[in-house]
Amino acid sequence: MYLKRITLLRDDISSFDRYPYSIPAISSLNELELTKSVTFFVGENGSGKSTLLEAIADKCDFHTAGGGRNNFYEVHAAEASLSEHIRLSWMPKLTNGFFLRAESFYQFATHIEEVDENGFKDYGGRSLHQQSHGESFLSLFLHRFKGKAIYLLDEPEAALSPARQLTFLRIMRDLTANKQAQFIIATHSPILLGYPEADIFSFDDGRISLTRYEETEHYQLTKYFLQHREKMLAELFADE
Ligand SMILES: Nc1ncnc2c1ncn2[C@@H]1O[C@H](COP(=O)(O)OP(=O)(O)OP(=O)(O)O)[C@@H](O)[C@H]1O
Repeated sequence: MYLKRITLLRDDISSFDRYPYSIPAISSLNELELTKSVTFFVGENGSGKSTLLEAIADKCDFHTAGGGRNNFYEVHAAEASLSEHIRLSWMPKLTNGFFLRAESFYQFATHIEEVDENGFKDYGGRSLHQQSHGESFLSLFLHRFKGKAIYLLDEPEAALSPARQLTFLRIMRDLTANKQAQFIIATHSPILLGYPEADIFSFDDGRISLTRYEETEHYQLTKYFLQHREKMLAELFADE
């Protein structure tokens, strides 16, 4: 556990009418206390999870399109103005880590292809472009992620099969042993959210609040769908 608190410096914000401050979950944010090695951000599409995660990444000096502190490459970088108005409280301060952004991982892989001099040691011994999307994510988790570090992951499940998501849970378990690593993960995966002893922050209903696994829509909807698939589909496809 390294990052303990995220504070929105509300007094410095001149207007909450414009993006990103206009996002309801962000506009109502004061402080988020992080107490666990694994924290999830969950919520409907567009509720502000990536916006906050990216601001944290920017504040950590990680490349906001994905990477660590030493990854410099050109990509149409998303705006990161929220980072100007948040404060991160650390104990102790940490500089090692990685921001995974599924949508710009291809550009990150190209960057590694250009700069790597170690036979892709940090990526399982093969160029990330020669690995499938899911394989390349797992290689990153298995080989580059190590030691004391903070990992900010935006929808890591995007490339992972259900079985590989379980593998990822195990990797997280190993990396957080002895409180070595800290993860903050924006996800829609009911499998990843099932990680034990994690805090889950919901971005729904215009605020960021702690919630329980079984209370997330991801859990409830998936469970209901699996148990009542035919009924649900019949209702979904019914003519008006
Ligand atoms: N550059 C931008 N300018 C204006 N609005 C933006 C910009 N980027 C994102 N938004 C808006 O901000 C809101 C929050 O977006 P964000 O990407 O943080 O959502 P999210 O919770 O991560 O969603 P998802 O689950 O779909 O990834 C959305 O309504 C989005 O349309």
